Amino acid sequence: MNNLEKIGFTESLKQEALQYEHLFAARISSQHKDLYKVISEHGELQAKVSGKMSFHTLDTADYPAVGDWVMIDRNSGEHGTAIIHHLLTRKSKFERKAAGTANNRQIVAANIDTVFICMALNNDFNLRRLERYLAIAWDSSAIPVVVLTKADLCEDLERRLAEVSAVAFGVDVIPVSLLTDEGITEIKSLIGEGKTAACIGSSGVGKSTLINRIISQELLQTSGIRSDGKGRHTTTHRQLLEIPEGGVIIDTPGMRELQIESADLSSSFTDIEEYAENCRFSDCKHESEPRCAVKEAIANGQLAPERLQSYRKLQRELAYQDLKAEQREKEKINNMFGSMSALKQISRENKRKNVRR
Ligand SMILES: Nc1nc2c(ncn2[C@@H]2O[C@H](COP(=O)(O)OP(=O)(O)OP(=O)(O)O)[C@@H](O)[C@H]2O)c(=O)[nH]1
Ligand SMILES: [Zn+2]
Repeated sequence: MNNLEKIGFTESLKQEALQYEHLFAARISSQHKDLYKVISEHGELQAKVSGKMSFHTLDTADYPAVGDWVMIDRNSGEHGTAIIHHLLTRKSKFERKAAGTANNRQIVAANIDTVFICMALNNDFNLRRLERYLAIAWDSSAIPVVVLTKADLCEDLERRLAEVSAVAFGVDVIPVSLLTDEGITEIKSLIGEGKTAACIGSSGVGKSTLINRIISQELLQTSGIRSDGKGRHTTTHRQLLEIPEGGVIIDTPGMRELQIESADLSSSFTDIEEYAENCRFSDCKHESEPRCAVKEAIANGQLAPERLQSYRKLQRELAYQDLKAEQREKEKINNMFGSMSALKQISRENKRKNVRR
């Protein structure tokens, strides 16, 4: 395995890269505004998007993000900042709306194979929130794994596990404790050479602690003697971290702030959508319609009523997001046309003046 393969350069990426004859493949390891750091075959170097690529990139989502594979014009850092010319096909992506734009999306991280959805087994435990994170994960094309952190603080793990399995169909669920090391072997078995992982979850659930545990034993030990109680010890600005045993883990601020914006409801609510197929009306809202299969499933105990509630809430939120995007688009158009008619008015007046002169 060469250096790039170790950090996720797959056969299909290699094939795709072949079409760019005099360029080199590299992976984005951090981004700060328009300045990137990339890992090439010969190490890390600075890089910028070429003027031409920037000119042709109309959608913010098509700009490189951490985890992306790109084609650059040089292979080592000795000759200054490298130029990024092309973006290779993404196999998965986490996105959010770009600030100040109507419908533009911004990629927070790309090409993640496994996403650890972290939820703590104390008062952070919230199945409805887990459903949201699952929806985000399904939407990204990365494979979700539920990591139940702080297992040492949980008194009835069995019950929690049953509750989680009921909302996370076919998803691995791993209870983890950074105090007892429970679950760490299982986590490590899911990462490794060529694989890319990432963590999402609320603040304070133990993402940093877990990541540090994955990337280095020593870092965890130093955290033990920290007395500020913050548990923060990432000194590097790199957002794509190499795991000593192979593979990488992505930790960007964007991944940490992920909110429910784009969600794939049908993958995370297959149960409801399956019942809904048997509703009498195809556009059934599962409220007071006759012969509603979803309501029936609730009545005979096959489906938890909270499940329908959170499905509805998510739908409302998504509808609201769409509405907001649509409104902003309309405002933009109005403003544009407003100023355009003003411009026309001015130019008409100017013409008139010219004729008079
Ligand atoms: N009891 C217990 N505490 C833990 C465990 N894992 C992490 N913690 C503690 O939980 C606190 C928060 O951990 P972090 O790793 O900083 O949480 P985070 O998810 O990275 O938080 P943000 O950076 O705010 O997103 C720290 O004080 C950790 O020491 C665990 O397995 N058991
Ligand atoms: Zn119905």
